Amino acid sequence: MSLLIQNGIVVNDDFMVKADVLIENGTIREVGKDFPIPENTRVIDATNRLILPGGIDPHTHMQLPFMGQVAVDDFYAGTRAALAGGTTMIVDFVIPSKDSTPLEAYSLWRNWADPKVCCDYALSMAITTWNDKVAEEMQLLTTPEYGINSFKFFLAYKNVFMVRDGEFFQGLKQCAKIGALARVHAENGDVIAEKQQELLQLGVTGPEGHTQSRQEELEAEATNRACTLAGQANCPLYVVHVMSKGAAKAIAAHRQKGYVVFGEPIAAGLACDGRHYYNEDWSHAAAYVLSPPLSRDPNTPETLMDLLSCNQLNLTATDNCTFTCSQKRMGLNDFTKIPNGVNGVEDRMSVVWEKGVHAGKIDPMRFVAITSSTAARIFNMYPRKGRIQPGSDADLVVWNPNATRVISSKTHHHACDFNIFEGMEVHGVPEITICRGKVVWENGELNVDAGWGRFIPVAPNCDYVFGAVKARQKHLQPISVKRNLTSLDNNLIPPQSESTNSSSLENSDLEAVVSDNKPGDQEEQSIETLIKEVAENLISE
Ligand SMILES: NC(=O)NCCC(=O)O
Ligand SMILES: [Zn+2]
Ligand SMILES: [Zn+2]
Repeated sequence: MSLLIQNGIVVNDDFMVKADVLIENGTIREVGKDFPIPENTRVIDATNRLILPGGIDPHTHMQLPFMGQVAVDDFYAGTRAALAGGTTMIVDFVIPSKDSTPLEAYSLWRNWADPKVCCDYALSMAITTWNDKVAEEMQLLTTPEYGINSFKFFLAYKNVFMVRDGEFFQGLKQCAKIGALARVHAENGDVIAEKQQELLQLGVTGPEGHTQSRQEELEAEATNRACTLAGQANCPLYVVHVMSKGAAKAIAAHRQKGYVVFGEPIAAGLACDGRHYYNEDWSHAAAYVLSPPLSRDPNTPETLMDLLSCNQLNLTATDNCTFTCSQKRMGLNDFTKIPNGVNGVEDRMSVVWEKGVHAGKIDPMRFVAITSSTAARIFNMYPRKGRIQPGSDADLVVWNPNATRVISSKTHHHACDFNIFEGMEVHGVPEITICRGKVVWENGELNVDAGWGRFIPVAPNCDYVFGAVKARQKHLQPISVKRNLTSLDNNLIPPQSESTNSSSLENSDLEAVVSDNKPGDQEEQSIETLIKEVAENLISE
């Protein structure tokens, strides 16, 4: 059966127009007016409504095994919640434990997700250890058979997921080589581990210890470091869950220098702040424990939205990783054992509308960009996803910008029993959600089938991500200066030892000297020193 959405305003990230949308076989067939309507077409009236591309949440952790628990939103509950909130696609993370390989973990995640997903999904792979096999598997994972085009590195969670800078740098270089986007959780894991112990020893055991052990500077420092290292590897970088002004500033500074860096704030960070950690109710405070923590500066949420509005930050996600209050109680006597993670996938669209469009900071087109189309572009699935035009997947939301609702755990579709946005009134309500042509959410009811969602393989070498990087690569070729050393003062050149088989260093050019250089050979090192000096002089001239 075909579907016609009439009389609404179609919103893409670059234009808004009053138009009808015809859907056939899961795909958008027509966008416009007065086109022929097939028989047996269901008509949806969208008068006074916007028709938006379905939301894409580029950062979720459904049923993640983490900190001794398993996130309670599995691929069924989590994707149902997504659809109820107007999100029609997620990008979830495969996170191999240190003793398994990326390929093993990939199969595990596919087996978990495929039978349960109610909306489409793609995968991003975390790299939690480094060796040649991991590098090889990264390459394999970018082939069409596996369909992965991004890899995430944790600079926190010491001894669990964290990689060291050297490993991270190798990973960045490999990403650049295979045309994959690098993603990073940026916090200084070593310092956090020490701070945690210090606080516990001082008797700070509650959730307030979480924020005190993870000072914002540690996020800013790691973000700056990650951007710097990505620049050195000439690798595009995507910073997940940007939670603080300092981290956002580091991203903006690198973007201003021309680095390809994307910054992703999450719904939690746009609507909540770190005062919750000091709530006297332990369960309340623990419910907000995620990493990096919510900012203790109450102005941060607004600043993050301001930066989204001017594209210094680029898209929104949720980091949806939910635990029940009883799971959180694992850390009752020790905040370092509280499972990290919060909800978001159901409420992100409304929260971003409220804080962005309703607050007067962005227009509906920018809303589409930061909730859907930029994710589609970055992960190389645009315009199949994130766009309302003929040929695109029919993932749509009929959005009522004037309606309001109050967020509550009593009415949400998550499997957890706490909602971090509890009591928040939001304007902007997803009244109908359509996922690949199927009406899955309507009149406050879900009509979904486990396994309806499809895995969407994504290809590497995305122009949106790599275009600028490739252009820059041309200007980053190592420079070698050919020069005739005979013109140099002979006194500066140490005499050749018997053992040097290079017949005449005076006649050699720089390349030959560099490639012949054997570490530990004192005489050749002094030549190297000399050449360095000459090169430095040339540069300073
Ligand atoms: N963010 C969080 O606290 N939990 C999920 C894992 C991660 O993304 O760091
Ligand atoms: Zn993270
Ligand atoms: Zn995450």
